[in-house]
Amino acid sequence: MTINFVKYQGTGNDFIMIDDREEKWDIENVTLNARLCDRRFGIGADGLILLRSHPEYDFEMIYFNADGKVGSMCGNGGRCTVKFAHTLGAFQESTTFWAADGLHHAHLDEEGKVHLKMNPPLDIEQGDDYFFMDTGSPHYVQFSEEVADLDVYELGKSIRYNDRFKKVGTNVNFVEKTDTNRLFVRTYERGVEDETFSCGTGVTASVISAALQGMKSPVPVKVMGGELEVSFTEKEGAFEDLYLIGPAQEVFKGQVEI
Ligand SMILES: N[C@H](CCC[C@H](N)C(=O)O)C(=O)O
Repeated sequence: MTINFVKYQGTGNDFIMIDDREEKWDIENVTLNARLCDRRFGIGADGLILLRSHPEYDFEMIYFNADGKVGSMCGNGGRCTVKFAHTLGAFQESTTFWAADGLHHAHLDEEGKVHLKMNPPLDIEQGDDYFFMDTGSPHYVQFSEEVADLDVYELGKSIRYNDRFKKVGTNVNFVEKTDTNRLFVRTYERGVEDETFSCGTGVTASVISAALQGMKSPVPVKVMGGELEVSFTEKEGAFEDLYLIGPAQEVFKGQVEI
């Protein structure tokens, strides 16, 4: 069978996007999803996303990690799916769609950047030298100096596979305050089991962690694959109107035999 796909990237976090409004994709086929994401034996991507119709909203996003398994929320994937849905005519200026963690609103600005509303962070835990929370996906956040020089793969892997996290896994973010109101974030991603060039839910968790230490909205964030921004309002420790903002681009279209 020949499948049409579109390759997208959002700040270097890259995805295979499939228009599955006819619901033909076998979401149980972990091996196929993983093979398509493989950078040597497949198309190559950090994840695979199905765009499906939804009875109440403009579309539904179903996200799989590069290991082929159904994932939790993906912020950059969400931004790319919004762009893809726009090319399919699923909405004009603003949209509401369904994802693993529920309802999301989004709109495109005049520069074509996607403003994706994230759900408020859940289960925020503050330890001696870390934060841990759920921004649609679980994120461990560690502040550090000289993040550019860290071995993110080895350090991230050691946290992701420690006794606490090895069963369910976690994403691990290394965060540097590079200015009074600016962050640099590098992320080890669960499900990819490597550093990726950017992680939207991870950047969101990093900004929330910085905000809990006094950082003000909006916060520009440098990632390996570009620049993101997170804006929010904070009322008595609760975060509302949380937006992940950044570019999302179609890279190429193709066909693959499965
Ligand atoms: N890259 C994604 C995160 C995917 C989360 C996934 N790696 C997991 O928690 O299993 C993002 O932009 O938010």
